[in-house]
Formats: sequence, C-alpha cells, structure tokens
Amino acid sequence: MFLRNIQLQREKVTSFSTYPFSIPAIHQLNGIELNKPVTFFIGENGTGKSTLLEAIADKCDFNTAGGGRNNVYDVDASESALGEYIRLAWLPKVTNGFFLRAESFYHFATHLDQIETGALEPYRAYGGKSLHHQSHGESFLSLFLNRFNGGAIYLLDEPEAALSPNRQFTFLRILHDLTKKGDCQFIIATHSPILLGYPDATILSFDNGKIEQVKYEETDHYRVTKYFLQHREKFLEELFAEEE
Ligand SMILES: Nc1ncnc2c1ncn2[C@@H]1O[C@H](COP(=O)(O)OP(=O)(O)OP(=O)(O)O)[C@@H](O)[C@H]1O
Repeated sequence: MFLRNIQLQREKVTSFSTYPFSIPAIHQLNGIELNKPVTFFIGENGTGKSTLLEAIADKCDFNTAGGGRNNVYDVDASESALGEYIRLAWLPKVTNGFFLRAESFYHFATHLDQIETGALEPYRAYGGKSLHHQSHGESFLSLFLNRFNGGAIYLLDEPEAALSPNRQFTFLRILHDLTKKGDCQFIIATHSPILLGYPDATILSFDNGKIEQVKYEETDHYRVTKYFLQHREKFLEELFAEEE
C-alpha cells in the first residue's frame, strides 16, 4: 500500500463550470482515502473515472498516453487536465509502476518496438516478442505477467477490454499473486462484473454526482448482469418492446 489519499486542491480551481471540474463527481471531489491494495473506479460512461485515473498517472510522472516513467512518447490529446490540481499523499512514496490505457495501447506497442530494437534481450519484460505480434489480450497478459512486479503502483483503465471471461479470471489470479506480499497497489477503472468480484477490494462509484464507496452486490454491474443471466428472455423482450 503506497498511495493513501487523493485530494483536489480546490483553492487552485478558477472555474467549476469547465472541464474537468464540471464533471459532477470531480466537482464534488474532496478527499479520497485508499486503504486496500486494490481499488476499483466504477460508474456510468462519462462520469470521470478515466479523467481521475489519468490525473493520478500524471502526478506519478507516468506517461499519460500509457506506460511508466521511462516511456517517453506522444499521443494527441493524452495530456491530463486535472493532474496539476490534485495532491497525492504516499506512505511510502513509490516511483515504479505503469499506466495502462486500453484505448492507446497500440501506440505504446509501437513505442516499445522503437526502444526495444537493438536491446540485449528485446521485449524481455513483455513476453519476448513485440506486442504487435501478440493478440490484444495476449499482449495485455504479457505485460501483466512480465512487466508487473513488486514495489509498484499500477493504474489500469479498463484492462478487461481485451480479455475473454477466462482471461479475466487469469488476470484476477495475477492480481492476487502480485498483491499478496503487500508491496503492490492497483487502481483499476472497470465495467467488468468479473473483475469487480475480486475479494477485499474497495469499490468507488462515480455515479450520482459523487465518489462514494459501494459494496459489490450493490453495483449495477453485479445486479444487472445477474438479472440478465437469470431472466434473459424476459429482459430482452422488455428491452425490444420499448423500441417499437
Ligand atoms: N479533453 C476533454 N475536454 C472536454 N471534455 C472532456 C475531455 N475529456 C473527457 N471529457 C468529458 O469528460 C467526461 C468524463 O470523461 P471520462 O473519460 O473521464 O469518463 P469515464 O468515466 O472514464 O467514461 P468511460 O466509462 O466511458 O470510459 C465525459 O463527459 C467526457 O466527454
């Protein structure tokens, strides 16, 4: 456990009516206490999860387009608008880690091809071959299995994007193995009811215009998925009836 608290420096904000402060959950943000090795950010699309995760990555000096401290490359419109307005409290401070953005992982893979060419053991930390030569899901797992280790903070934006249900279970196992020694922290924005089922994690919801802790069984991810699986035909009938 390293990152203990995230604070919005409200005194620095000149207008709460423009992005990113106009996002209701960010507008209301005071302090967020973190006290578990795994924290999930959940909420409807557009509620500000990526905006906050990216700001944390920015404060960690990770590349906000995706990567760690040493991954210097540019992707358009990937800079953080919120980073300079938040304060992070650490105990102890770590500098090692990685920011995974599913949406720009392609650019990270291209960046790796540029820096790993000519290395003694190219792609050693990425499963031994270019991420472009692995499937989307394989490349995510290569990263988690080879690049991720102890003494680090990992910020993951929708890691499930490339993972089949079975590979999401593999990811939960990796999460378990990395956090059991107590020297790894994860903050994960997700829509996956499987990932959210990880035991003893904090789930922070960005819905209803604020950031608040919720229980797994209270999340839409759990309730809606459960209802859908148990009443698929009825659910679809109702869904399509509204369209007519
Ligand atoms: N650079 C930007 N300028 C203005 N508005 C932005 C910018 N980036 C994001 N937004 C808006 O901020 C809101 C929050 O976006 P954000 O990407 O943080 O949502 P999210 O909760 O991660 O959503 P999702 O679950 O769809 O990934 C959205 O309404 C989005 O349109």
